[in-house]
Amino acid sequence: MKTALDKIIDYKHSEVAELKRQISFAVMDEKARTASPARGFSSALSRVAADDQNALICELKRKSPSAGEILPGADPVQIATEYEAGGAACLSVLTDGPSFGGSLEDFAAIRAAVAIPMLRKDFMIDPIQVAEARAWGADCILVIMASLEDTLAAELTDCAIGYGMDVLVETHNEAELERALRLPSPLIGVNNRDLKRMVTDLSTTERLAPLIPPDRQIVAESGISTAAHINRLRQTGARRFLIGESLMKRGSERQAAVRELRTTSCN
Ligand SMILES: O=C(O)c1ccccc1NCC(=O)[C@H](O)[C@H](O)COP(=O)(O)O
Repeated sequence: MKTALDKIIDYKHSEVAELKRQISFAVMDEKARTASPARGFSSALSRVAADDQNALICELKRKSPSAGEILPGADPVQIATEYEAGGAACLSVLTDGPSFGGSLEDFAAIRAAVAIPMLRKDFMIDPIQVAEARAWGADCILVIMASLEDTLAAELTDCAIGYGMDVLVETHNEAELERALRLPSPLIGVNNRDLKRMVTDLSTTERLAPLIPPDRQIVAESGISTAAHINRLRQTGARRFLIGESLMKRGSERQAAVRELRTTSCN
């Protein structure tokens, strides 16, 4: 049976075909090369983590396949500024429309309102999406090992690095991790969401973290909502955390919630 990720990848092929009808790679490449410089996603995380603090990547998404509607009328700029004021090191902004309710227009509006680096969170299957991400100001892209062959994962990674962006390489299990470690990106995401069963389990990070060499940086992703979760994940050595749904749902306490997760267990 197809997972939610498989279904997303199916329609990404149509989206990319439509994008290529509208604009050539050469034109998109030129836009990418003349965009304002990337802000340094990985280095912003490392500045916080080097102090043994929690480097948070706070995520914006209106809905998701696992949660359904999260915050349908969300004002992305307001939420992003709350994340930044609470101490987020970086942002992750879903630009996928059909499954997550995001857009590149949201991305650009947020980038104009905050100073911290931003991940364009989308489902990359073609270099033109990487160029598009940079053209719209992205500082980092996501490469999901579960949905890419090795050659394409390497091509997308090289393309992003060539534009001065960072790459978060996402894994769910040992086999994907082994493949991810052949790529030149230091940022290795461990996603705690099982895309077949649509449940999160922090023991995924606990299992994979010891397999990640010290020259790579672990990003624990999904299913994080409390200080206890951060404390537990810190035991694995992780200092970088990607958090979405739980913060989107915090309403008027959002900024305080970011601050609490940012500082928990830190000296
Ligand atoms: O979240 C989903 O349902 C989902 C389904 C298919 C592909 C990706 C999906 N999620 C993307 C993510 O990895 C999360 O948005 C991210 O790690 C944040 O997770 P959370 O804090 O649990 O919202």
